[in-house]
Amino acid sequence: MKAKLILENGNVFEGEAFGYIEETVGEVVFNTGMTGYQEILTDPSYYGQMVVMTYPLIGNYGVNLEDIESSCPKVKALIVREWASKPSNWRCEMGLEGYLKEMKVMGLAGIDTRALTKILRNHGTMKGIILAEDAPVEEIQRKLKIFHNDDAVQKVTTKETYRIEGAGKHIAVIDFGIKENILRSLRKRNCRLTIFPADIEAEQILKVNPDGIFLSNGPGDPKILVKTIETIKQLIGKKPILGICLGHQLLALSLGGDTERLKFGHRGCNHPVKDLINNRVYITSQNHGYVVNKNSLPENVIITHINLNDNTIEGMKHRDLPIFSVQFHPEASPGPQDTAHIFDTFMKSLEGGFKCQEIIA
Ligand SMILES: NC(=O)CC[C@H](N)C(=O)O
Repeated sequence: MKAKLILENGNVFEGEAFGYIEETVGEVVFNTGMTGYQEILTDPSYYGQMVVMTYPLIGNYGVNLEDIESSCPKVKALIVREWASKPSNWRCEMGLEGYLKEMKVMGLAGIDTRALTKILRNHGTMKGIILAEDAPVEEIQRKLKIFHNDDAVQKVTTKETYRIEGAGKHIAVIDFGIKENILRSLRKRNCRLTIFPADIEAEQILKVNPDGIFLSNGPGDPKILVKTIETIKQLIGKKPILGICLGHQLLALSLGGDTERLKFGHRGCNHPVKDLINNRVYITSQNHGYVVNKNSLPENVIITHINLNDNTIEGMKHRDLPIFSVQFHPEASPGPQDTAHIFDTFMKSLEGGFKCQEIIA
């Protein structure tokens, strides 16, 4: 069935619908990863977004029931040049189209994803609507206008506090839409986890007396989460803290810094990041549309990492406290595992007697 994507600026892309067919509105973003579509579909940070894959053939290794980052897809739509109808891989359990159908996710194929990506790069991220049937222009404009993603974190956070047992350090995790591989990465390091919903109070976290606090990734604009920023402010100085992506942005806001929207974001598995402390470059996995403003950080916060494509902030740490965070994804999934040591550094910071130098090592 024919379908089209209409962007906020009026550009129209005609293609072929696949997967679940339904009119859908969202923020259109592009991802430059060659693989990892399953992890991307199910990463809760994409909630409310339509993802354009720049790699031209998607779905060739099919879908399995393991490589998921949350229980079901969170994207509004998957936009591709071509999808593979005959997947081949020993782990493949079903094809991409069947999966999208079952999970009720709209797919749009046959799109000139290069041209679309160029538009998004030049114009900046925009909202879009995918329609299988024609509709009056005013109606389309109205639907685009009223779409917002402000309640995204509430939609993807855990409803209840839950625990995952482990013999090692006890970590209080605030779940803003956490990726499974972050939980796996902490479990691999023997952590005992208490996972809290996003709107938890600082007091309730401190009551379980954790060894450290982890602030997760998640969708949307960090500045909307006013209550959370207050909660984190109350936790600063009490326990070691690690933040990843949204967690990093929230930490920066809580420390007195500011965040801003990037023109078109960083999404993919190939983003070069420089560790300014060790003078090393890592290839990182990324998925974010906001960033910590460079000149906003207070004196007691040190920038530890920068993105080599656009020099934006990719990591920071507190000068005196065991608190640090990264904008990229050390848990990968999908992507390179070059920066998995960030989790080990966190474990080290829980040992007490924290000094700035130890974080650097
Ligand atoms: N992966 C994330 O945590 C994304 C953070 C935030 N929602 C952003 O887009 O910048």
